Amino acid sequence: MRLGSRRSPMALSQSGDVARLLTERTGRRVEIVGVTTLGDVSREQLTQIGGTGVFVSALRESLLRGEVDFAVHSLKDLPTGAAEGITLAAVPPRDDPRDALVAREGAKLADLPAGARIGTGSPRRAAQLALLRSDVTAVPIRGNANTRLAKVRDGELDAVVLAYAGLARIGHTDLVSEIFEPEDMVPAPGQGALAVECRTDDTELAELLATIDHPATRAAVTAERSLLAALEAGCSAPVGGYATGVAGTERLHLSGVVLGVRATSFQPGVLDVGPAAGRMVVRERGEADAADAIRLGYELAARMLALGAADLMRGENSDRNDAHD
Ligand SMILES: NCc1[nH]cc(CCC(=O)O)c1CC(=O)O
Repeated sequence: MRLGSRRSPMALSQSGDVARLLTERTGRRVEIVGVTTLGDVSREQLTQIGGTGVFVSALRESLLRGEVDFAVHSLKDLPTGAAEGITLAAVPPRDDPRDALVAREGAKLADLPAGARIGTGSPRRAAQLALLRSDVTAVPIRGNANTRLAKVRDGELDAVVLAYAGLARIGHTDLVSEIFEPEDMVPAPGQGALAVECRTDDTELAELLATIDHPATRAAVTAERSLLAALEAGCSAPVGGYATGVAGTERLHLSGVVLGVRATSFQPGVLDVGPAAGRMVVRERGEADAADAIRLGYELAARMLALGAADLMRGENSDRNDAHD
């Protein structure tokens, strides 16, 4: 079976994990085929070359042309809309969904100097950093995780924020100085999870791939992406969304956050101030049966929009435009 993967170290590592898991479960041999995507070659700001999906479309085209049998993506990078002729055949067990800080000498966010420069291309991370420490500056950066880590090592930046799961996949959790709890920095919808896609008409393969599906992860990311899709339709502010199963039940808990760009000038500790005009953060939580994951996401979005999420900002909204991994 030919597995289509992006060529970054992170992508090849996660594709290798999926290949091993599949071989374990099905006894079938998997060959990894590297595919170069527009997101990997373009020097333009990702937002200028079409935003979401730049990492994903080349793999999907290669799938539809029959050059590969299935593809593995970071689930966080998938656009929320369905793709014609393509099925999400499996969502394997999720890795750590949290964001992590990498700074020299193990410095945590609180230890960084006043006015520290922290690299991230994600408005979601930039705004939440500002809420945690209003004096730091988020510096937009591009390039894959290794390139970003080098900017900290070389002193060009005081720190970077990256997904812990991505750092684990490239073998660099040793560089992590702080892991942000989801309450302090709500992860991007789908962060830490993988998507395994095949052609919709390839039902035999879809059945094989389903052996590595993890229903609890699928339910959680379904709720997160439903929240994101409904918010994307109503506003274009940075969005965090994170769902977990409620222990011992078939219930799902979902937290959402929408941030204003002016969160950078907002004071920490003044977050949940109600639906007052001009506030920079809308946070909501909800719970439902896991079977109702889609509805849980859009109902939470509706409440957030009613609380003013749509007014928070216009512009760039997603992690999917960030990092070449
Ligand atoms: N948009 C890039 C991207 N897509 C997935 C990951 C990390 C791994 C993951 O979330 O599964 C990253 C890099 C990052 O956010 O640090």
